[in-house]
Amino acid sequence: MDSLKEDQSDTQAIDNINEDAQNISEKEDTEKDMAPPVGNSIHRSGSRPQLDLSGAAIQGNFEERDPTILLPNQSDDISHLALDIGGSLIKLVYFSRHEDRAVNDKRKMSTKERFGVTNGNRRSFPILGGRLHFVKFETTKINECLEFIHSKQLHRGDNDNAVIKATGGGAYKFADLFKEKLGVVIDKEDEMNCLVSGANFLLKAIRHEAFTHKEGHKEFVQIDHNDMYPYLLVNIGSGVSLIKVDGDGKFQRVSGTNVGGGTYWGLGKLLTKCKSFDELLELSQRGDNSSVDMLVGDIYGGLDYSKIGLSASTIASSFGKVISENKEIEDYRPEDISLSLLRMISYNIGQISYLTALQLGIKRIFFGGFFIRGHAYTMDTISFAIKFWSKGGAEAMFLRHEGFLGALGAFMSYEKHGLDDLMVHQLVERFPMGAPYTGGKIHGPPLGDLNEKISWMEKFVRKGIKITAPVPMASPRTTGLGGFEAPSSKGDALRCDESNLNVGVLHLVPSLEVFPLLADPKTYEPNTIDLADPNELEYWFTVLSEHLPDLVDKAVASEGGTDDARRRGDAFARAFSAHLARLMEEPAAYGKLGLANLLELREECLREFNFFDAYSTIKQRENEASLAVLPDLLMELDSMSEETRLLTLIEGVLAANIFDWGSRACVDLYHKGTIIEIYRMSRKKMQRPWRVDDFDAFKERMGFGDKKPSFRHKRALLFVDNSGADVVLGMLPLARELLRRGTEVVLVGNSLPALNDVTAMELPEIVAEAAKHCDILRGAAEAGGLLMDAMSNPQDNPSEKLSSTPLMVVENGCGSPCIDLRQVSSELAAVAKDADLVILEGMGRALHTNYNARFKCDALKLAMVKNQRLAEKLIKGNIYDCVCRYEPAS
Ligand SMILES: CC(C)(COP(=O)(O)O)[C@@H](O)C(=O)NCCC(=O)O
Ligand SMILES: [Mn+2]
Repeated sequence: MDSLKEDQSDTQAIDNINEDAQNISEKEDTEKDMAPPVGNSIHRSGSRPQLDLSGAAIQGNFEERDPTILLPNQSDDISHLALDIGGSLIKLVYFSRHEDRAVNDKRKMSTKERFGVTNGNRRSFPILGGRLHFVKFETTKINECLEFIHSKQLHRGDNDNAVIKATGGGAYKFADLFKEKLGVVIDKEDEMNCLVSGANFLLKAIRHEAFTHKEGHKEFVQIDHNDMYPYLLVNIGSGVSLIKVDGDGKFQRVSGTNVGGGTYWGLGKLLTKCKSFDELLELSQRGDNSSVDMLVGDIYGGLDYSKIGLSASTIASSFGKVISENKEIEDYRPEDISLSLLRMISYNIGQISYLTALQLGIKRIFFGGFFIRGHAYTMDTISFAIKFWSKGGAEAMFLRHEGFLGALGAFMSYEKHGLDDLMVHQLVERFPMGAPYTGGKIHGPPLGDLNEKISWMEKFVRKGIKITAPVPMASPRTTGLGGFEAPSSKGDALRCDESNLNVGVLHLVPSLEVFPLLADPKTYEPNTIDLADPNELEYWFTVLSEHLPDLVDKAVASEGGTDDARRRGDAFARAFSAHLARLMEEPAAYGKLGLANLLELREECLREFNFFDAYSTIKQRENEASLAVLPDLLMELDSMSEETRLLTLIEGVLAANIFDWGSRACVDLYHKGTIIEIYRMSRKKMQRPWRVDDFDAFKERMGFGDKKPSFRHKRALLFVDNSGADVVLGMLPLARELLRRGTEVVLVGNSLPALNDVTAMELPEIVAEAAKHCDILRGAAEAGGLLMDAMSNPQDNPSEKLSSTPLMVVENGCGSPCIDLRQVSSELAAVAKDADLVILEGMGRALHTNYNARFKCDALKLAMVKNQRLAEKLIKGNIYDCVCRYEPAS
């Protein structure tokens, strides 16, 4: 009977009700009258570590004798816009800088100054943080494109530069129009050059860029940056170019074929009377090529020609069946003609590509160009051809930003912006809600400001139009080539869409770094739950959908419950549901999907609709309630022996981790008692052994073993989780114990709010309050520079303060309940260099992510499992079971 759920009578039976605690009892209906949210003066936009970026610039300036980091207003060299003007689409890539948010954070500076926290492998940042946006227009609507550029003043750059880089035929065709309408000169860039530099940039800078496509399934391929070249880039436009790429700016067009996208479209138009390329392609998906193609079976009386390995369904001759039939063009279904044409051309390109790669000894083949344009069926057909001709030895790969290769390449051709230096961990892709999500059509630029976004969502609410992902198409029935029923689709999931033109905004955060204590960053995978498993996916989608109404209520209340907040709340719910629907349709639409990505997407969506901190009131109340009982807890702890205390402290962390507003079960529980009641009950239930229980090993490492000499860690990083009891009654007392033993402690908090997680901005205030009741915390917080504003007395002797072991606070660089340790703030990376103990706390940070992460130093993962399914799956246990996983340095 160690489930809290089974013991609710126990909760109600607690009669020793603390008055204060009862006053601050958490009840839904009291949430309307809320204090203004704490800390929302930071910033309200959606990028994750914007603060970090600013901090990095200031930090560098501050610490270095000869600073190399540029400040925001020093970035005159960045050019903002580049174009690829094709026959049907204009692709536009533009850069917007983060606003200048000079944060005069004396506390951080002081911490670093005193303890020499420097970033060992500091690099100078040739570019500043900002965002790369990808926008498309139909070429026929070039005026809309010009208006867009003008409205955003993208043609002016930073210093009124009047030159815009552009590639594609339209760079020539429309040069005069640009001059006339915008007063700018188009600087024409070679198309092939642009394609190659765009592809090189993407392969190096984006983690989930390249993928294979088989039977309707995307699978992302990890590209090793040190072993990328040579590769073959097959650009299928009207004609086909095969380009061998050997490095940056090093490439050669090695072959080509005149049978390409133009051939398909041209012949298709003649033979089917289709009006558009997309229509033709759509037709093919309902086609049966056996009515026009001569198959091996047609020649061999329905039999395979097994001696040479050809099955009866192999195409012996494209359109060959037509010869022997006395039919007119009208007698053939346009669908069948389109499919036959598509296969003929795709297989031919696949064959030429494979043979070329074979001849040149190239292992990797990437396909791109307008012929592909994200069409699932085309990709499947090409993949099948490559597999067939290589007898399974080679695979076709595609690029998620393929539609923007040329525009990106043109962007890269500006000198001095330094983008090509970017590393994978410095780019974060975000998917704001905007017009492109309406489906397979081009809808112009993404929605810019908040009002536009809300009214766009409202339009769909009012009209009752379901915002859907592009419509699923029926799969073709017959096959073309080879002995397998392939390329086949998974059910009806194959789509004809332009999803690969619906890419996200790339946030450039030069200050992000890989967490230096990861044992093996290359193999590190943050997500524990693999959403590639459809059952998992469905489960978590349901959990998040069901949580949505409650979250909207909290979010709206956090903004005062005004009409405007309600409007934004509705829009947020629509937007997030639309994202979920899109991902349900195509889980890999935004790159590889893990549970952490979903949880982060929810937070990003909230921020997109200006909800900065939905749980601010709850957090504040729980902090106050917990701080009120902290002195008693500390007294109780101090009366124990050191060994008992350590166990009680770990128990305390696990027990207090029950305060999680992201868990349905816990939220239900909160209605059954005050937080102090629940905390007490949770502590009472802490019987060992826990479901995962490495406490004894940890205790031994801490110097309580029989023979071991006493040992203390030099510096511990405590990744804290929730506000209230979790941090105040759980993690702070543990931090205090470490400090008492002489271990420096760094509290690592979120950069931005997520659920009821405590943020780095909020921590100093909490520590200051706690320090009022505790000398150890006070001395440490002073030594760590945390109490500078709150309590320090200028007459105090600074050297006295420094005699204490310091307690510091850093932000982690993210705004999610989970953490991807490949992308942390430079500040955290810097303090990590001297750390020899990492403590990860909470379900998000220690279970959903990082449960399997290995560290170069000792690591302790502490969490209460507040979800039945996760408990069963991960630890073969039950909800409210606990995890205390200790792993010595590896
Ligand atoms: C979002 C969370 C990871 C936060 O947990 P925490 O890190 O605070 O322990 C967790 O609440 C969660 O997985 N919630 C969804 C599952 C559920 O409602 O049961
Ligand atoms: Mn949390």
